[in-house]
Amino acid sequence: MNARKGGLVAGRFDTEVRQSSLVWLPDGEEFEWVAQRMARLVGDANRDRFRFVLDGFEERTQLASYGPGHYYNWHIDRGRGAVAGRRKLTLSVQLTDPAGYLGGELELNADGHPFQAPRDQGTMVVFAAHTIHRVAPVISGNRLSLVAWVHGPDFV
Ligand SMILES: O=C(O)CCC(=O)C(=O)O
Ligand SMILES: [Fe+2]
Repeated sequence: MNARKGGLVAGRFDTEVRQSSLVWLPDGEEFEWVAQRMARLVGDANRDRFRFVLDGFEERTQLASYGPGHYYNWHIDRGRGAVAGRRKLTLSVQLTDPAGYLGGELELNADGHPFQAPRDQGTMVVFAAHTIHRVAPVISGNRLSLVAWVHGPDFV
């Protein structure tokens, strides 16, 4: 793996790493039900699996759109900044019917064996924010995802 391409070089955000378009969901009542549903599911996942100390969502939810040729190369979401450095869980909701695009797999590599996340529409994938992952290039169609992070104090 190429660390530069993988986006592991601090503070860089360039098109070698990512091509997609994104918007941030606004605060407010309209999307409150989405936030609540995500919070409930991630709470369950954390209780069952991760058992991380968490203290909430500190960033807006991201709606990303990947068209043909778009991708997000291997990277981790836990960064160095005041907020990104507190990311502990990543969650990604598959918004698009899998029949609507080719390619665009969300892949995780927690242990040396890449794993393809389920594509089923409505699935929420939860993983540790320090897990290396990518979105493979979309070949045709369009993939939409909702991505949010849950934050908490340092692992010690
Ligand atoms: O689109 C996705 O499912 C994941 C995107 C991603 O890795 C990110 O925004 O950090
Ligand atoms: Fe990511």
